[in-house]
Amino acid sequence: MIVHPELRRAARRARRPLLAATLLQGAVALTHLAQAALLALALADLARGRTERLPWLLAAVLAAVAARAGLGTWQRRTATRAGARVRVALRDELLARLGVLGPAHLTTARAGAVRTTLVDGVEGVDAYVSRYLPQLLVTLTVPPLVLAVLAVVEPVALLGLVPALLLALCGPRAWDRLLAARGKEHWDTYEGLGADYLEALQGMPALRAAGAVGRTRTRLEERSAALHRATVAKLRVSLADTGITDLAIQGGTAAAALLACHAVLGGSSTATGTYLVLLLASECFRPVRDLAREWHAGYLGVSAADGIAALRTAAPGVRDTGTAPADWTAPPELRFEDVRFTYGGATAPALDGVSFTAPAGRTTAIVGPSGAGKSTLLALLLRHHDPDGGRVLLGGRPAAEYSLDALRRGVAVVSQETYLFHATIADNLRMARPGATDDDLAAAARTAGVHDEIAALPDGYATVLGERGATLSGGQRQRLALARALLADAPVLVLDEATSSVDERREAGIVRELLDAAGDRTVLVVAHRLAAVRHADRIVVLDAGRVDAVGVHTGLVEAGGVYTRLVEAGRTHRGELAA
Ligand SMILES: Nc1ncnc2c1ncn2[C@@H]1O[C@H](COP(=O)(O)OP(=O)(O)OP(=O)(O)O)[C@@H](O)[C@H]1O
Repeated sequence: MIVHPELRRAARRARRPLLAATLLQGAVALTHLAQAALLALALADLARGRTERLPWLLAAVLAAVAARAGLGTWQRRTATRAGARVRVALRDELLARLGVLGPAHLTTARAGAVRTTLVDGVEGVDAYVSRYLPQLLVTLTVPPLVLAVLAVVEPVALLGLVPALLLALCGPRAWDRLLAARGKEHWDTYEGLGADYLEALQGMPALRAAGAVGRTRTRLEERSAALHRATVAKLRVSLADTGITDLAIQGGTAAAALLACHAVLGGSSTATGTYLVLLLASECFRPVRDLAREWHAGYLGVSAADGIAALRTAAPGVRDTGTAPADWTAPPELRFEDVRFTYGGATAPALDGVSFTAPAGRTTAIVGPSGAGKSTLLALLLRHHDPDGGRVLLGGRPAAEYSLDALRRGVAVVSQETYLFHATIADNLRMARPGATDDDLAAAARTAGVHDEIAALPDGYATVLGERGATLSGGQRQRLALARALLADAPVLVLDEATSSVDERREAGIVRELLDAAGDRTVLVVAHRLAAVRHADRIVVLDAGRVDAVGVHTGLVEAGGVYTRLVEAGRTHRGELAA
């Protein structure tokens, strides 16, 4: 019955509607009590053969029933509103947190597990907070009230009711620890299964290509079976809880009835008192029964509470303490000064004393063999991580001095992994600049080399894309992402293998157009295919986390070294392809 701190915190977001929902729930319980008391009086009158009060008593019973119907509806609406407020605020907070944590978080957490926490976990918290908590408060107040009434009317009944009530409320607490452990086990399995399914769906083309669909299905079936086992294990403990509660409720009601009958036989009780015991004893346990029902609805929230707390308090890889606004009057110079960085758990540094300058308003290319540290360099520029040593400066100011939001708005990125949403092409483009006109969209798309293809579609820019842009080719997706980055109009443009899916003949043209359109922006280009970067104002050659050389294409080719090997490798590769 100890409320998890994360759930208490969630409840505080809707304090007022929750209080109203609890009071209304209490009022509903009072209508039950009133109905029981009125029926007891009516039955006692009938037993005595007195009928003059009966119509009034029965009318009052009907009024209690009608009032309960009205109060019940009002209560459910209020509780639903409270739950919705909690749910929306919690999801907002978690999404904002994910934004702060950035992509680095997903190298340790699985997307499917995060989704399960955000969707199912938060739904569970809603049920717990809006349904279980009000019922818990009612359960802690109504039965003592009934006991107090019966203590006056028929004290002997308390001998049966009090122990039963204590057993119903405290007995299941003996299993709390076990229930928590089973709940965690169930939640972890549920989260894992969600993550596996999402991964399998997203990776279906790769699984097909590797002929691994069957194996994956078997693995998912095993996971489903594990979830079934975890659910049954949890249910077993829950059922033991429910069993004890039911036993206490039935036993307590029967004992109270027997004691009341015994009192009648002994002549120490009145008919009214006996009927009151018979009817109120069951009302005394109604909140306990309802609590058990709401527990099942809100249980997921308890299981998810740890995961939600972990996500909400996860420490970001970088601290967002900078305040500079990144509103450079002219495109900034980018400077890396003796930058060192080693990934957590890695033995060798990804970057080991990297220094170079990307001049303001110019295009700087970063090339190097696979694993040289190119992506890491960009990740440090965007502050997905902070360097272990050295500095990254934008416009002469360390990146950490800018607020993360400002920094990420000042740097537009197009990466190899483009993400397009299930929305129209225009909506996907306007994500970068909501106020962009149709002409702006067309101009950006033209520069990115995709306008003609969009215009040829029956619905043009109003064409709805499949999830992740599934209805487009890889090259079209990349060119749309390029257009989106151009629309963002950020003073720094980062192209990370941004044209790798575009065919080579087209690539050179697009890059040329792009660099023209980039105007005086500071552009950083990472590309494997050197044709895409040979015209860059400056080329930085990285190798094994170090700068091997800096120069322009012709100078670097003449100098030999890593760059020449890359050029040679590119030629051989093309030769192979042609063969
Ligand atoms: N999340 C990570 N955890 C541990 N090591 C990593 C991580 N990401 C990259 N590395 C390592 O850091 C080094 C640099 O990787 P990086 O991705 O920056 O290279 P890259 O030049 O971009 O390679 P590619 O051209 O293949 O994309 C590599 O040795 C890589 O294995």
